[in-house]
Amino acid sequence: MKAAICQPQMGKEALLGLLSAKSEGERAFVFDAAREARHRAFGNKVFLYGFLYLSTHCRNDCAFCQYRRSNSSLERYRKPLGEMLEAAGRLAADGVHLLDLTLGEDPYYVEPAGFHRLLELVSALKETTGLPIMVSPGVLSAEQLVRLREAGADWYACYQETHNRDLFTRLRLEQDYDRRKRTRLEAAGCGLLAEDGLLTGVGESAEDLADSILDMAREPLDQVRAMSYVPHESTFPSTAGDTLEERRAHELLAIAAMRLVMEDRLIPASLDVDGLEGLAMRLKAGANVVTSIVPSGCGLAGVASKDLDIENQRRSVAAVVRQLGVLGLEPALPGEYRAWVEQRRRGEER
Ligand SMILES: C[S@@+](CC[C@H](N)C(=O)[O-])C[C@H]1O[C@@H](n2cnc3c(N)ncnc32)[C@H](O)[C@@H]1O
Ligand SMILES: C[C@H](CCN)[C@@H](N)C(=O)O
Ligand code: SF4
Repeated sequence: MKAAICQPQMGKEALLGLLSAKSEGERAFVFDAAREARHRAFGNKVFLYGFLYLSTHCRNDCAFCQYRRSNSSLERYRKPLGEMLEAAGRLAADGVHLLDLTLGEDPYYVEPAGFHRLLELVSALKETTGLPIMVSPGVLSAEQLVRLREAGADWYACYQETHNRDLFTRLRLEQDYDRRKRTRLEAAGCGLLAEDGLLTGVGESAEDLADSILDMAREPLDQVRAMSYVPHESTFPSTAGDTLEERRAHELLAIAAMRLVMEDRLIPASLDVDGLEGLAMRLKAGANVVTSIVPSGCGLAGVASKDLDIENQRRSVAAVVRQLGVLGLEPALPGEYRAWVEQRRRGEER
């Protein structure tokens, strides 16, 4: 395994070996190597992303998501612009490096007649906070992506969940695999930084993960993620193991493998799966961005976990920074994040 880890261009067999690590010792070895790779690329600096869930209405019916259209028991919201700006102002004052504006595929915002509303919000967030903005609105047209960039968006996030087409069909019901992938590539083509992501615990094999990671490595992506599936009453049961350790194994190994294959990309440790409790294990696996920091008292939800750790302020900058300290890590300076974004953008224009 050691030889495999030392290869700069890891092949599928070597990657499969890492992703299938079973014993504690083997896994610790993979995580150690991933942390070393992170240290080479980012030192001990970690980026912090604030999360703003604008609308929980959605026209899609993803099998894994509690916000799926067919979940009629869910109370949904659409936040007014003023409340979004207030929440964003709080996150900015607390010191996040970026605002992730996320929404269900809500026709009110994403269909052509309503798209100007999303653009207005992006511009207002940019103007009032001055922070880089990521937008996670689902599939858009090429023209909408250009307008998003012109309105001031810096990033476009859209997760394939899996690069196994059969599994995709069972997860993102009635959605087009190629269209989703194309939207992300078009976003990268029009000057937006781009993120792809995987779901684990949804019936994927280690080989599926290896294929996904190799696919991601070939694409013009700036951030790549893996998140464990969080089952809900309105969604299907998890296919992962009985213990928490087993249920998280694929996610943590995928984080480490992505770090080893794509050393210099951003890789999230999301607070949306296990809250603050799960932060250390994800950072120890090689992640370098803490995502899903949500301000309390604003009535805003998470995605995988709707309420977890929000009102008790454990999804706050202060709580995260304390955890970073324990792990010998520290939040990057705002200028360091901006410099990374600018350098990445220049790299892609070349
Ligand atoms: C980016 S957000 C919403 C933006 C937009 N509606 C979309 O689906 O692209 C949705 C992501 O959260 C993750 N997610 C949703 N439900 C989840 C769950 N129950 N457990 C874990 N992750 C989940 C999935 O990776 C999904 O792509
Ligand atoms: C899944 C979300 C990200 C959308 N770009 C967010 N809850 C997160 O975990 O970072
Ligand atoms: S993952 Fe996104 S598109 Fe799918 S149901 Fe949830 S909010 Fe809608």
